[in-house]
Amino acid sequence: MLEKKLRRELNLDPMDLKSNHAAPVLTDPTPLSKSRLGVPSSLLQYSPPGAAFSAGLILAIPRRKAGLLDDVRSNSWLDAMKSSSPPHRKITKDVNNEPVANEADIAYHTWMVKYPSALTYFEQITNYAKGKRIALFLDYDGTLSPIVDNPDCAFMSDAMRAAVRRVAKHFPTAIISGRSHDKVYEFVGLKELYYAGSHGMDIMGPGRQSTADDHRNGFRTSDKQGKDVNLFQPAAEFLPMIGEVYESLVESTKDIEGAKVENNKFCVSVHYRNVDEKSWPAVAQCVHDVLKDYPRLRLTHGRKVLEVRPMINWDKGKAVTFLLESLGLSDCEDVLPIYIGDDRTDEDAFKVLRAGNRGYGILVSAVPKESNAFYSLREPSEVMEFLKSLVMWRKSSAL
Ligand SMILES: O=P(O)(O)OC[C@H]1O[C@H](O[C@H]2O[C@H](CO)[C@@H](O)[C@H](O)[C@H]2O)[C@H](O)[C@@H](O)[C@@H]1O
Repeated sequence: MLEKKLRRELNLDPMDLKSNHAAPVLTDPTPLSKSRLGVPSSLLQYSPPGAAFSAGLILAIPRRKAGLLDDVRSNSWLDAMKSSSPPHRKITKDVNNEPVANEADIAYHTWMVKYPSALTYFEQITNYAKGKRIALFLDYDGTLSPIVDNPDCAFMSDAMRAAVRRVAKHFPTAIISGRSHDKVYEFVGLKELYYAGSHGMDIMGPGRQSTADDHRNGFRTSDKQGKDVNLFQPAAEFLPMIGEVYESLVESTKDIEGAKVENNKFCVSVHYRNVDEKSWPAVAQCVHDVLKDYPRLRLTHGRKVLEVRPMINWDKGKAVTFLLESLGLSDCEDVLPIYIGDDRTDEDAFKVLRAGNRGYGILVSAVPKESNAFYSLREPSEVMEFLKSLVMWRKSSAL
């Protein structure tokens, strides 16, 4: 394998949790000060009387000097929009119609030196996992289902569903998605998993006594099957506001051909994948106009999508920590969390695992990009392979 050869030539040590990367790197091509919104500091501290909202969850984002409109005009939004999803891979063929390595392939294999394939290095992962309990966290779009033009049609294959079902028999498994909880549950349809929707702001976790009690926005309830669950919704008070923003964005983008607004319950996604690039500034402008009226909301970028969400200190990383606690698996030396995801919002989870040398992030990407993950997989089909390999390994190690 080219990647292994490169690793040998560069004399890189085999992976272990402590040695992969010296310094974490950021994936967002837009500097924080440009990609996030400036709001008066007085507003950052505001929470309405009686709001069930921990002070620690309010996100402190530094005030920016330039206005939002400057952001759109100065192209920082547009640059981020352009770089938000990789172009399709071009396959070059030789005279015999065989694929040949082109510059992009070489760049990808060089990148894999830093983010080795979790399939090629599967044995290394399982060696580290020996005697440990694996907890699995999976993103949905781009990880379990391929990226498609219509977000309503991002179905996962039956084969993938079967692989997820099997893996969940052996390891506690949670889906952490930007979609609404109900939507991602509808797509996946497996009741044996835990689900966190709205980028972790809508968690239905196991019904252990201790956890929800520790969080002011959590409560115990039962799910559709009557099972005890902990519901945790740290942005609950934003629900009416998100509803208003959704309505307003549907209205303001209705004349932009291809634009699609999705209500993800605690966040709103504005898709521009099917919008002509010439009209991207118009999409950005609509989002900008809404944000200026809602200083307690912020913008994040996903794959050809602008997302408007509450300005609270909660993300997929926090959701992983919460779920580990709920599962009784936090602060345990013998637990190995593995998180697989493809997008910028997954980086928050990769960071959490990397920060405490707690587990492995696996980035799903067909193009080189900086990440806090340890390993990589090229596409959802490789994710499925990896899940199947985990099951086979667990079965053989149980013999
Ligand atoms: O956290 P995830 O499960 O990865 O969800 C992130 C967003 O995924 C969806 O949008 C993306 O996938 C669509 C379907 O392939 C694609 O059309 C779109 O361009 C992508 O951005 C979903 O629609 C969003 O609501 C999620 O936030």
